[in-house]
Amino acid sequence: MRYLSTRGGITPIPFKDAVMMGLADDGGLLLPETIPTFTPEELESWRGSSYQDVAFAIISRFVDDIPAHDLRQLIERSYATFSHPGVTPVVKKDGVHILELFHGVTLAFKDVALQFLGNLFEYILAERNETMTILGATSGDTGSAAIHGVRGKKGITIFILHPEGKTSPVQALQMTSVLDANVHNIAVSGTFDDCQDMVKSLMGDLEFKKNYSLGAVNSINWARVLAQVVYYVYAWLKVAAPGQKVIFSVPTGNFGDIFAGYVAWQMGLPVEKLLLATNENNILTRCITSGDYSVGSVVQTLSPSMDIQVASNFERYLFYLFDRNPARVKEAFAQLKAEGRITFNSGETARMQQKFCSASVDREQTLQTIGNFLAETGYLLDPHTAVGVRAARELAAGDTPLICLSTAHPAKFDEAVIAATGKPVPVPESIAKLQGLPTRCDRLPADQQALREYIVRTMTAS
Ligand SMILES: Cc1ncc(COP(=O)(O)O)c(C=O)c1O
Ligand SMILES: N[C@@H](CCOP(=O)(O)O)C(=O)O
Repeated sequence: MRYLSTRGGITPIPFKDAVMMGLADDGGLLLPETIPTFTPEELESWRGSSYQDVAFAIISRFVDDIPAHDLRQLIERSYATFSHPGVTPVVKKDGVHILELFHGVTLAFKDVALQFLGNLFEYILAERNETMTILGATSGDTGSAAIHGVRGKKGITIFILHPEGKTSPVQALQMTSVLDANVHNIAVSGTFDDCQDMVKSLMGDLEFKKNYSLGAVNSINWARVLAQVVYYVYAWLKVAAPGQKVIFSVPTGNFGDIFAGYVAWQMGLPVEKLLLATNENNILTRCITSGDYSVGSVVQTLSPSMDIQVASNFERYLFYLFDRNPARVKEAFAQLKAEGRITFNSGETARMQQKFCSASVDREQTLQTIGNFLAETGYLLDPHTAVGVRAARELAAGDTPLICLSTAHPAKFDEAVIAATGKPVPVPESIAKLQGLPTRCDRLPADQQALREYIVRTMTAS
């Protein structure tokens, strides 16, 4: 299996090189040359399998340069850190299947992929006798999951940028209370989009990328998306009858999670629709419902991890929407840069609507959903999950089983949850013990040159 770029500018490379390249060297995103498929019989044969077995069955189809035994070990080690034996269990509440993705070390769905990616990096670096410098942007969850995914691993230095004051206090603490010498948190005076731009543009400087062996932990890294494909298949196996289609409702920011659902569908998973739920940062909802992809300003909401305008992985989907034509992808991103929007023709918009439906959920609706769901079912939703549940209430009528992805534990967003319920949130031990810990974090303006100088200074001093 080899990997190509959405922008057509690289010679296809094997999986391990794709993991290390992160952002494609031509500025695009890496994708497998073909998406492998499974038959309905193969899918049925995985029923009752453990999460780890399903993970191996899926991931091994995309990886042919790691021996099966080693890949199995990487998977076993990654999911041994989860507190639930089912890794990503599904619970049914009020007719809704909630796919709980928050049983990892930092209590958000990012752990599912970042535990795996951390181990994968360690494996590849040891094999090649190399070191690397990870550069990542976070609106709150990727950062802590990445830091905990690579913590204690040899030969890795990590720089994580977050928008200053715009994550939840728990998210900030999960990152900045890690004082290991190779972990560098940077609070940027700007938005998540500024952080993501700084990361992408610095990675686009190929000389700098090479000199510092820069690697990516964001979902621009294909391995992130790949690991997330697994839980769509696993959840389907728990919920659906043979051949039965389901709807997945996915609270969306950077389009990585829902793109993993799209890949699962292309592989052969019976899916009726992917329901893309946004908060007030609703550029993707506007795009899917009316073809209007025009970038606005990032708005602060109750679901801060989704306070994103320009979603990285949308480019991966556009590659398929544009019939795998890199020239059309390049044209779209040139237009985005020049005009702050991408124009879709009516045929393209109609094709998006065959796969996706979408709704945007505001602050009041998020609060109501958390409050009502608790009152009706006794189950506490975090604000991101509430956005997905509320959007599904609006769009997913009928008998098709509905699976809502629960992307974070409510205790990470206690202010929003208390505002919705008027009750304190039960605090897991891993969060309680963060209170009062010393923290370390530097500040930078939203400026690529400032980041470059910071990295050079830090790496020279270490
Ligand atoms: C808790 C939570 N929910 C949902 C999302 C959206 O996921 P994605 O960016 O993959 O669309 C994020 C982060 O992006 C998140 O941290
Ligand atoms: N919500 C994310 C934003 C970055 O998304 P990623 O999936 O591309 O890493 C976060 O929590 O940082």
